[in-house]
Amino acid sequence: MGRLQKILIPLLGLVLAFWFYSARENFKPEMLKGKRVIVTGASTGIGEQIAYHLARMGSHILITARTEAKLQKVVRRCLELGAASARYVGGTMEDMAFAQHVVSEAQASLGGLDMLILNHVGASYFGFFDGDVEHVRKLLEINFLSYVAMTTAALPMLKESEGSIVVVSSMAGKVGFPFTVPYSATKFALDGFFSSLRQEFSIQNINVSITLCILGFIDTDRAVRAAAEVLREVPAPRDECALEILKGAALRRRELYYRYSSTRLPLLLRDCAAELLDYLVRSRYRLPAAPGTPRPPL
Ligand SMILES: NC(=O)C1=CN([C@@H]2O[C@H](COP(=O)(O)OP(=O)(O)OC[C@H]3O[C@@H](n4cnc5c(N)ncnc54)[C@H](OP(=O)(O)O)[C@@H]3O)[C@@H](O)[C@H]2O)C=CC1
Ligand SMILES: CC(C)CCC[C@@H](C)[C@H]1CC[C@H]2[C@@H]3C(=O)C=C4C[C@@H](O)CC[C@]4(C)[C@H]3CC[C@]12C
Repeated sequence: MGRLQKILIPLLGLVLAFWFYSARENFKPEMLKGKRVIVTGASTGIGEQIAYHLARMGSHILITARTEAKLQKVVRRCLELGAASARYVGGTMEDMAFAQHVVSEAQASLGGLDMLILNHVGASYFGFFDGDVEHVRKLLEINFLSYVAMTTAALPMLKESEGSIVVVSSMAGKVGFPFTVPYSATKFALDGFFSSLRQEFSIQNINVSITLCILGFIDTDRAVRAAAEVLREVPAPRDECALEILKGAALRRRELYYRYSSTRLPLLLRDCAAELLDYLVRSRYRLPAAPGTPRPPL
C-alpha cells in the first residue's frame, strides 16, 4: 500500500501539472480582433450580448434575426463600442433559403468568414407536451435544420479560414427536462449532428472547430418571463454567459458549460445515476399545475 502511494501520488501530480501547463491556453480579446463573425438571433438576449462583446474586441460583425428595428439598434451600438464593421440581414430561419442567404452576405460583404455563431431559437411553450406535431416540425426547422443549412453553406469559407462553428445549446439538449419537450428534441438533434460532424472533420483533417455550448438557466427576458416562477433556480447573467461562449469559441473547445456548477457537475451523474439526476432535475421545479391549465407563452 505504502509503495503504491509513493508511485501513484507523484504520478497524479505529474499528470495534473502536464494538463495545466500544456493544454490550457488563455483567452485574450485580441484573438477575435478583425475576425469576420456571423451571429444569429442577435436582436436580443444572449446573441445581442455576444455581438456587443465582439464589437469591443474589434471584430467584423454580421447579425441576423427577424425584427429589423431591433437589429438596427444593435448594429448602431456595436459601431459605438468599436466594431471593425457591423451590419445586419433581417429574415426568418423558417426559410432555409434565407439561412443560406445570410451566409452569402458574409461572402459578399466581408469576403469570407472566420466564425459562425448559431444561437437563434423559435418561440415554443414552457409546459406539458400538448401533442402538436406541426409545432415540433416547425421548431426542428428553425432550431435545427437552419443550423445545418447555414453550416453547409459556410463550410467552404470556414475551411479556407480554418475557422469555427459555435452551436448554442442547453442542458435540455443533454438531459430530459419537464416542460421543454419540443425544444429539447431540437437541442438533442444538434448534439447528434455536430458531434458526428466533428468526428468526420478530425478524420478528414478539416481544421474547423465545433464548440457545443451547454447552458443552464440564463436571465434573458423571454426565459425569465416563461420559467422564473416555476424554477427554483437563479438565472445566470446573459452578458457573462455571452463572454464565456466567445472564450470557449476562441480557444476552440469542443464543449463549453455555463454555469459550471449547474451544468457540468449534474451531468456527471447522467451515466452512472440517471434516475438520481432525473429526480434532482424535477426537484428544481415548483409543483406543476394539472394538465390543461393555461400556460404562459415562452
Ligand atoms: N435563456 C435561457 O435560459 C437559455 C437559453 N439557451 C439558448 O441560448 C440561445 C439564445 O437564447 P435567448 O437569448 O434566451 O433567446 P431569446 O428568445 O432572447 O432570443 C432569440 C433570438 O432568436 C431570434 N429568432 C426567434 N425566432 C426566429 C426565427 N424564426 N428566425 C430567425 N430568428 C429568430 C429572435 O429574434 P426575432 O424575434 O427578432 O426574430 C432573437 O434574436 C438559444 O439557442 C437558447 O436555446 C440555452 C439554455 C438556457
Ligand atoms: C440540474 C439543475 C441544477 C439545472 C437546472 C437548469 C434548468 C433550470 C435549465 C436548463 C435548460 C433551461 C431551459 C432552456 O434551455 C431554454 C429555455 C428557453 C427559454 O426561452 C425559456 C426557458 C428555458 C425553457 C430554460 C428553462 C431553464 C432550464 C430548464
